[in-house]
Amino acid sequence: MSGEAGTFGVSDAAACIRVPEDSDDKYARGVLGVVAGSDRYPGAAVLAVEAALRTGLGMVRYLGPRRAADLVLARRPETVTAAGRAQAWLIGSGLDDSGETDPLAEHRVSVALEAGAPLVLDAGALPLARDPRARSVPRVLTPHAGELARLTGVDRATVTADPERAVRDAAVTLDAVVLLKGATTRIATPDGRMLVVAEATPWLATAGAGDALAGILGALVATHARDLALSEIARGADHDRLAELAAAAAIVHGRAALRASAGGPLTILDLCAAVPAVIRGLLDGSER
Ligand SMILES: NC(=O)C1=CN([C@@H]2O[C@H](COP(=O)(O)OP(=O)(O)OC[C@H]3O[C@@H](n4cnc5c(N)ncnc54)[C@H](O)[C@@H]3O)[C@@H](O)[C@H]2O)[C@@H](O)CC1
Ligand SMILES: Nc1ncnc2c1ncn2[C@@H]1O[C@H](COP(=O)(O)OP(=O)(O)O)[C@@H](O)[C@H]1O
Repeated sequence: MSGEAGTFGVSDAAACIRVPEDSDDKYARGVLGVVAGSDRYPGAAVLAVEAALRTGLGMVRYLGPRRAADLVLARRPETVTAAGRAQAWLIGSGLDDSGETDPLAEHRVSVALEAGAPLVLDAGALPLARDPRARSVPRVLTPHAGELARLTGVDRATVTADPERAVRDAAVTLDAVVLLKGATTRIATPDGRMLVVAEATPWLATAGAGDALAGILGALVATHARDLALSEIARGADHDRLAELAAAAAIVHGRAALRASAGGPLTILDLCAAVPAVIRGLLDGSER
């Protein structure tokens, strides 16, 4: 599909919520692996895990440095910090971008990259879109304008002057679904499909908002991993599905921000706390 930007509304987002069934156990619902946070940015790990759990899934498996893991567990003791399988991996929010080499951090990233599961690549993990280990699985990237500029070698002004073109070009060049953050969120697939979501509030322009979006999207991908065929033949369908999940994440995130804000300032934990009500509203039709 290509051409005009597609509209993606609340009923489309509702169709992206997987409701648990009697036959489900925690593994069948979907496990999200999270490789996020660092000694430099431990809070990003807390926010991504919190957002994922609030979105609803079977389990979050968190791999990160001791301090970040302790903070994650203090906030969410249901998080599992032992290595193991996951249906999807979120990598990158709050990873150390100082350029210093940390073999343990590199090992955690390798575990996630080599799992053969769908990937959400955020912040410090965006350059991994070019890693051969990431190229064989469905993946969605979540840059803001500055990150997209760095990733594609253009300047930030070029991205902000024509964000639709910038995100479209990036999706083709990187052969990945790309979600470009901003007041308007744009999602492009390598096949030329474009979804646009403008649900949020400028009160959302606050540190950590992107980490929460990554967690919400990670949970949606983990709970739909079984729908993603992971085959070359189904590549286009996987891209379309990932783009829809990304747009649904932007709607849930934006509407949770609106609830948390109610016309005033918000904190990211308040946004996360509003996520379950948004999802209930999408499912019962009260969220319009
Ligand atoms: N609580 C946390 O741990 C948080 C961690 N975060 C993580 O932090 C990492 C870097 O994210 P960014 O989006 O900041 O990366 P950017 O690449 O946009 O910014 C990098 C650096 O640019 C400088 N900069 C840019 N604009 C500036 C301005 N207007 N005023 C002052 N300095 C400015 C700052 O030194 C900043 O550290 C990511 O891994 C992200 O996930 C952020 O999400 C914020 C919250
Ligand atoms: N002016 C704005 N209006 C609405 N949403 C915004 C605005 N500015 C940023 N956002 C949203 O807030 C989030 C910011 O993400 P990001 O830049 O990665 O922040 P951080 O790195 O601090 O987590 C994105 O989801 C983006 O779409």
